[in-house]
Amino acid sequence: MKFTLSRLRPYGSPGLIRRIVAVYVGLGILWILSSNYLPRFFYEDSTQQARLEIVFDILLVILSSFALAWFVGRFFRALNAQQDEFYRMIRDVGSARGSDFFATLVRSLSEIAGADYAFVARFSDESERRVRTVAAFGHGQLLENFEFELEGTPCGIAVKQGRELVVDQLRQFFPMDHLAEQLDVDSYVGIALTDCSGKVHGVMAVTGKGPLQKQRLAEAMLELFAVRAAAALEGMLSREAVDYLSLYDSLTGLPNRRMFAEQLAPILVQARKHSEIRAVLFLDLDRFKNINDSLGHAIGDLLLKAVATRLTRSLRHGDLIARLGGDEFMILLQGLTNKQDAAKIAVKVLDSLRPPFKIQGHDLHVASSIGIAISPEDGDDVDTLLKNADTAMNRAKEMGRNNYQFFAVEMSDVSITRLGLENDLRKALERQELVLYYQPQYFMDSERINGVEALLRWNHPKRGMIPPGDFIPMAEETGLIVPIGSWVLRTACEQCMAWQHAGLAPIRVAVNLSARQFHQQDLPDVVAGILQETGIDPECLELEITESILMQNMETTVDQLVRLMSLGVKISIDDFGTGYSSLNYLKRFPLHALKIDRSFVKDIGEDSDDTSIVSAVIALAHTLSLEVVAEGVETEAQRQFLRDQNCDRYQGFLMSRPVPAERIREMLVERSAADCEVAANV
Ligand SMILES: Nc1nc2c(ncn2[C@@H]2O[C@@H]3COP(=O)(O)O[C@H]4[C@@H](O)[C@H](n5cnc6c(=O)[nH]c(N)nc65)O[C@@H]4COP(=O)(O)O[C@H]3[C@H]2O)c(=O)[nH]1
Repeated sequence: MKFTLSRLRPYGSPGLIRRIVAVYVGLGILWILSSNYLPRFFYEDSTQQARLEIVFDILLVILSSFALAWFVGRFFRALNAQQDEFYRMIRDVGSARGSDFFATLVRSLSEIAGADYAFVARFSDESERRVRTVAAFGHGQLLENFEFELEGTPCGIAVKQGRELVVDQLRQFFPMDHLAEQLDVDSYVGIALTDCSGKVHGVMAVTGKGPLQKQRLAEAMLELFAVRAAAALEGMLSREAVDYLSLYDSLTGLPNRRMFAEQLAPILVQARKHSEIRAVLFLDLDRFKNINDSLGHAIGDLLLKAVATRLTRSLRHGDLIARLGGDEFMILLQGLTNKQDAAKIAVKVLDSLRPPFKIQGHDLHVASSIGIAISPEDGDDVDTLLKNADTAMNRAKEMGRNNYQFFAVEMSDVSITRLGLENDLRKALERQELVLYYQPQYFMDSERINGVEALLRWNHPKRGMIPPGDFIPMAEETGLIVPIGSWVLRTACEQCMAWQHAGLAPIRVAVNLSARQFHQQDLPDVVAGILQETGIDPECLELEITESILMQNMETTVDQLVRLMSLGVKISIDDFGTGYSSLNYLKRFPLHALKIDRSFVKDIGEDSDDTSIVSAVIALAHTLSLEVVAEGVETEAQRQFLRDQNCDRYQGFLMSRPVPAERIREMLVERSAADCEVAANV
């Protein structure tokens, strides 16, 4: 009965050697006694007796030589046979590669040990309590892989101790070993598979009913191949990790584009055969970049994970969801009876993202734009469907975000024309097709124009007046925004001076700076040059940067702002409230004013959250000595509310849309005439 934590055990047990010596001594004594007494029994003559004794002695030598020769020959033959078998196996296993390696190893182990079963298993769960075989051999054939609990098994002990273990009467020592019971085995030799760094990756074992015929060889083989098997398991894990990374998104664990496309292709073929419809939804989070820029990538990542979870929950079993990268997700809907089913699910998906995400103390509001392409009508192959869903998603963004759009053929014309538009934009500056409109800003209490915001328009020769939202992103992507932005700055300053030269009182002009423009190293020099060339008072120039620009790379942003402020210009934060920056951060920047985004102003009186945000922003901005400008004021009620909250300035369609410079001149003239009238009447 053995249960040992063993190193390799030597050939020939002491008991066997004792038995061989005892037999030899017994036979030797019998022989000596016989050779002494038998000659006396046959002959009386002492010479004859002596001769017979010599014959006996010679016979003893001859017989024992034969016995020795037979014994030693048999011993060496057995050793050679084992050695041959051992080398054959080493060759077989040594030359096996890839997935063949484990299969060859378990087959050889089982054969050489004369064991009923041999297997190699690796951990199948993170807590390393279970293992799953990567190859198993039993009763002359490879078996299906199986999994078992390590607790209460010799494999469990081998893994825990990180070494080799030999067990006889297995089921007596391990009554809870269900695998041993199932396989009906009671002898075991196993070894932990430990790599060079000492990490255990799994276990390798042979086991059988009754004592193993060649246990010694089995032990040697296990020890010999343990390191290679551990390395192969490690390699297998790394390959799986690489495969996983090439097919899954490591952040959310969802399939990636490649995996999605691979899964989608056969589904589309099936759908074609059975004339069924499928829908692909392309989902892009609205303003995710703002969150990433203002709160950092760590929070952005947590948000993406939470979004992935909500999306998965909102879908049915059988629908596929993938993350394409960034804030883009792709969904395949199956089992639809008509197009409207896809629309209903798109609404469900939009709704699922509506409640705020609570992430590290922030309440993050996320909306998304969804493009829907239906197979087969919008394409029956993967590439076409994905492209068309993407196009529809872009349309959803253009339609004001937080909505879904079905693909329509005309949309692809739009993307083709985009290319043409890009080429046109390159020439727009030299062809003098860009124009500035100005929207007046008013003091809250006096209704006097206090300044204007310069807003860019593109007077396209064929398409007419194009709003900035339709070409500024393109200008930003292509870098054209830098020369365009400088032109806007110069033109706005020149215009401001032109009004003054026309005899009007100086007013402030606000100019938008895009992210790319703001991060140009030489921006302060460009602004300084324009101030000097146009002769405008720096106090009259207000530069508007968005909240998300402010939150990107804070140190360089502060540097750039300080350099701009030192020129004497004012700086305000545009679209405030959309970028999740904390008002606390604002203390760090040399700012002059905050502009409350028009999406909050729009909901004043209608959405209590937005109304309280507006009040809170005004109050807090004042405590930081910042002016507050409300944009997008469209109703008298909104203006009244803002006035009650002591907002400083406002602009909006209530007073005036953006208008050409000439109209502003007229408005300023009318205003000063009205002011004179009031003064005369007083
Ligand atoms: N619904 C509504 N809208 C109102 C109201 N009052 C003003 N608006 C619109 O709100 C936008 C205000 O500009 P913004 O927030 O700086 O947003 C601007 C700004 O971010 C960008 N932009 C415009 N001109 C320039 C420019 O010269 N350079 C850069 N970098 N961006 C510019 O394009 C955005 C859109 O400009 P616009 O289409 O001119 O749209 C303008 C204006 O027409 C209102 O009462 N109701």
